[in-house]
Amino acid sequence: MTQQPDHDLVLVVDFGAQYAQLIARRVREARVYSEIVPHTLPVEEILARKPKAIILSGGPSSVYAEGAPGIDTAIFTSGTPVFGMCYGFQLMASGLGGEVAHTGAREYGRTDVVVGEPGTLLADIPAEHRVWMSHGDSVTAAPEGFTVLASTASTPVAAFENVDSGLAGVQWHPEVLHSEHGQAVLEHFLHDIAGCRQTWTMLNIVEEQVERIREQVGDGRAICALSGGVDSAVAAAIVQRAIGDRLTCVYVDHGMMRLGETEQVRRDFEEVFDALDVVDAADQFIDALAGVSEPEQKRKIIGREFIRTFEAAQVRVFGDADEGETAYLVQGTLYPDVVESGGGAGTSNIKSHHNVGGLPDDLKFELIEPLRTLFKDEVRAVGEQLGLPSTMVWRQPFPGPGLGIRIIGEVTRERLDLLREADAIAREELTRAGLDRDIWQMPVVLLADVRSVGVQGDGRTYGHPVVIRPVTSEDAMTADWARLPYDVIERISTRITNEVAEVNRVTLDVTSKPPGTIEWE
Ligand SMILES: Nc1ncnc2c1ncn2[C@@H]1O[C@H](COP(=O)(O)OP(=O)(O)OP(=O)(O)O)[C@@H](O)[C@H]1O
Ligand SMILES: O=c1[nH]c(=O)c2[nH+]cn([C@@H]3O[C@H](COP(=O)(O)O)[C@@H](O)[C@H]3O)c2[nH]1
Ligand SMILES: NC(=O)CC[C@H](N)C(=O)O
Ligand SMILES: [Mg+2]
Repeated sequence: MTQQPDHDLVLVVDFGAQYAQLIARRVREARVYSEIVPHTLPVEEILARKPKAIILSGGPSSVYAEGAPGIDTAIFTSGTPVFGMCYGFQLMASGLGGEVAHTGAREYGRTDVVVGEPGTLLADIPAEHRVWMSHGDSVTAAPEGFTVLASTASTPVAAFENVDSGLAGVQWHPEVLHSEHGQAVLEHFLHDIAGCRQTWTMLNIVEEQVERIREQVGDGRAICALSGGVDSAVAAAIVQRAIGDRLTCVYVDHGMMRLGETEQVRRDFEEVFDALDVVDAADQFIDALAGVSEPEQKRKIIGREFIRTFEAAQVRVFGDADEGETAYLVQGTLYPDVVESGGGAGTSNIKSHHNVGGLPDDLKFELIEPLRTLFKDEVRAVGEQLGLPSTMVWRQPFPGPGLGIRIIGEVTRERLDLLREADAIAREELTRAGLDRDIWQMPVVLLADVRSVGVQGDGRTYGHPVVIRPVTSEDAMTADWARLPYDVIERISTRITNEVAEVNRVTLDVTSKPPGTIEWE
């Protein structure tokens, strides 16, 4: 993103934190514009961007370890306010003459913190509250001139500040929802210590992206990969604002969509986006997947076939490109797609989302991804502000590879038909129970290579099990299994086993994320 002249900027320096984007997102929630920079960016360059404040993130290293990422201590005397979280807090302590040690007192997860002296950072926050910790090192002495504000049973210095110098820090992670009053702590720093103005709103994201896309595309043309989901709908609406009818939306029916989905998307979207190109590519995708059961291989094949389909659509819609003309592809990529594909700073690959890690190496499109730094609930807020219909904004997520990653085993047309039927029943019952908004999503998974014995109509059956996986979530980064009412589960189970031939058993997935992911592949 480009700098916002009318807004104060907060830079989050990333030391390999798991949740750096979450910090930036919490800052935006406090109505201050924020971006992330890697810790390798020299301090002069950080300061040259004229941030109103700087946040040092957490990270996996130990400050005194050889090769641990550090920061030039000039950052603490530059006059720009700095806030340290966890590793960032330890860096501030050690950089200014305090002490950090490996005390053997480790805290992971829920921890009770006691506020001894609220100061400015912890003003009006209950003296005892619960926070989320994840550290093995501890600050054992605060630097001179700092006031120690809080402690825990095993960490004597859990928060400190030096308001005159604009410096403060906490050992815990105020950015995660499990930390009580985390947002208040962050806002005390941003508003009361650093004096950041509260001017940023989601609408600014739209304006800024529209401007940027106009510059990027000039008088060129773009196609948008539109799935029927909220992310691509919002991305398309933003790009349409920027380049008008030089945008064409392309929906791919890869044969792994749900029952009636293509017709529904066509109906709903033609009203909002005049030109919707619907491509029937079922044979192409299913043939390409023949004989493949390994999940990453499936994802890569699906990612590749998506791009081949968009290339063909580009030529069909716009004709052959002129010499040197750039082909643009809009995707509704969000930040969680990027992290899981291993695209964050130092994060590992969990699964290759088709639109990020699953893209082929010979990609010729220049990508336009206006939502790449955002989380789903932020995207929904943007969608509402853009006036998109609420059925579109609140639609449950559905993965790009579709039912293909919900068949555990090889994807075949017969298996897809089975799963489509079971999935339609489960979704119908969830809607009937009025639970669509309470449940984040509810994959139905076909264990295609597993069979179990049943008895139906006094006869033996040897059919497949399906798994239903209802989950609740805030942003898909973490999730919990949803406690669906028993009578809803019962109706789903009875109907699926009665109505779907070949399925004689329904099981319920009761795993949170982590350790399980939402989808099974
Ligand atoms: N069937 C499809 N046809 C065209 N593009 C698709 C299709 N499925 C996925 N995409 C592209 O891949 C992107 C990522 O898919 P993803 O499922 O994460 O987002 P979404 O479908 O827009 O929203 P949601 O997460 O709510 O389902 C989409 O934003 C879209 O650009
Ligand atoms: O567009 C997508 N392409 C993919 O390859 C993909 N894989 C998972 N998902 C969706 O992402 C969210 C997190 O899913 P996981 O916990 O299974 O990783 C959930 O909402 C999943 O449905 C995908 N979406
Ligand atoms: N989450 C963190 O930033 C951890 C900091 C440091 N690695 C520790 O264990 O103390
Ligand atoms: Mg989707």
